[in-house]
Amino acid sequence: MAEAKKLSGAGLRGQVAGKTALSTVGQTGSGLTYRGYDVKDLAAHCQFEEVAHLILKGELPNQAELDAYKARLKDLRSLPQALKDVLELIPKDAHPMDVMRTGCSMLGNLETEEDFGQQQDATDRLLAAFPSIICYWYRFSHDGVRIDENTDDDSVGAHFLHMLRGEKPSTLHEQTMNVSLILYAEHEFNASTFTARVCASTLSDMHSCVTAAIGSLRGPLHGGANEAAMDMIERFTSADHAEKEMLGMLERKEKIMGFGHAIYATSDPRNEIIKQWSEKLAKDVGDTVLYPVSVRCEEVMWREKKLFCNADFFHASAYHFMGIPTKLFTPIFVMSRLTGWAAHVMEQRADNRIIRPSAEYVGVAPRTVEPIESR
Ligand SMILES: CCC(=O)SCCNC(=O)CCNC(=O)[C@H](O)C(C)(C)COP(=O)(O)OP(=O)(O)OC[C@H]1O[C@@H](n2cnc3c(N)ncnc32)[C@H](O)[C@@H]1OP(=O)(O)O
Ligand SMILES: O=C([O-])CC(=O)C(=O)O
Repeated sequence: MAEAKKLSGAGLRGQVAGKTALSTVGQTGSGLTYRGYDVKDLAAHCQFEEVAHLILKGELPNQAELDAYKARLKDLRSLPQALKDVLELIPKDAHPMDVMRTGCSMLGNLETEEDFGQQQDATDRLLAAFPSIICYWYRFSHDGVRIDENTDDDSVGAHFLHMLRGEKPSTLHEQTMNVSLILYAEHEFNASTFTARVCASTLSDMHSCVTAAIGSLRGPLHGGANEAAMDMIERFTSADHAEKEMLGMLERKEKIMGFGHAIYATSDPRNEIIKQWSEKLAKDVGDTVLYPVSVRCEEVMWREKKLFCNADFFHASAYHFMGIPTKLFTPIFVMSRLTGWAAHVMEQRADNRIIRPSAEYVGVAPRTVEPIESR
C-alpha cells in the first residue's frame, strides 16, 4: 500500500472532527470505500441508484428494492410551477452552481422538511429533482425551451442527458454518466460535506444543509476544479504545447486545477477509472488532441512535482467528449454528491453535538473605547 500523506498544519488537516460509517478515504486497498465496498468494485458492477441506496439507506438493494427505488425517483422528477417560475428569472449568464443553490433553497420553501422523520423523503426528492432543475434553467435560458422533466429514462444519468439534449443518450454516454455519478457520490469529511455537517449540527433542515454544501463545492479548489481543468486543457493545441505551457505555469508557481489532494498521497483511485472512460469516449468521437493533451499534463505533473490527477481532471475531457457544456460540470457533481451530503446530515443528526471549534486569537491586546470625538 502507498505511504500515507503526512497530515498536519493549517486547514484542520489531520484533525479527527467526528465519526462516520459512510466511507474511508486513503486508508485501505485502492483508497476509497463506501460502507465497506471498494469504489472500484462499485463502479465496475453497480448502477448509481444502487450506490445511492447503499449510501443513504445502508445496504445495496436487491432487485425488487432497486426497481422500487428507481420507480420512486422517476415519480419525483417534475418541478413545482413556482420553482420553474424562479428558474425562468435567473439570467443566462448566471453560474449554474448558483442556479443549483437557488433551486435547492427554493424547493426548501415549497416542500419544507418539517421534521427529521421526512429526511429520506426530502433527499429522494432532491436526488430526483436536481437534474430537472439544472436542465430546466439551462434549456430555458439558452434555447428558450420549456423542457418536459418527466422522461421515461431508467437512470438519473440518462434522464439528465436526455433533458439536456432533447434526445435519449447512447449506451456509452449513459454508462459513463453512471460511473461518474458513482465516483463522485461520497468522500468522507471533504469541505462541502463538512459544511453540510456543521449546518446539520445546529439542527437545521435538509435543504439548508444541502444549499450550504453546494456553496462550498462551487469553489475551484474543490468541485469547481473540473471546470477549471477544462478551461486549461482546451487552450492546449497538442501534447507538446501542453507540456510547454504546464512547465511555464509551474515555473510561475501557478496552481494547476485537477491535480493534488488534501488526503491522498500518491494517487486518487477515482482517476484511473474515469480516465479509462475518457479514453473510450475519445475513441468514440475520434479525438486526437484533448485526450493526449490530458495524458501529457498528467505525465508532466508527476515527473516535475509528484502531483497526480484527482477525480476532477479526467472528468473534464470525459464530460467534454459527451458534449456537456463546461459550466454544467460541477452541477453534475452536485447531482451525485447529494447522496453523501444527505447521508452525513442524517449521521450527524443521529448523534449530534453542535460543531463549534475554538480559534487561536492573534488580534490586538485588550483596549478601551476612545470617545468618538477624540479618535
Ligand atoms: C474531486 C473533488 C475535489 O475536491 S479534489 C480537489 C480539487 N481541487 C483541485 O484540483 C485544485 C488544485 N489542487 C489544490 O489546490 C490542492 O492540491 C488541494 C486539492 C486543495 C489540496 O491542498 P493541500 O492539502 O493544501 O495540498 P498539499 O499540502 O498537498 O500541497 C503541497 C504543495 O504542493 C502544492 N500543490 C498542491 N496542489 C497543487 C496544484 N494542483 N498545482 C500546483 N501546486 C500544487 C501546494 O501549493 C503545496 O506547495 P507548498 O508546499 O505550499 O510550496
Ligand atoms: O476529499 C476531498 O478533500 C475532496 C474530494 O476529493 C472530494 O470531495 O471528492
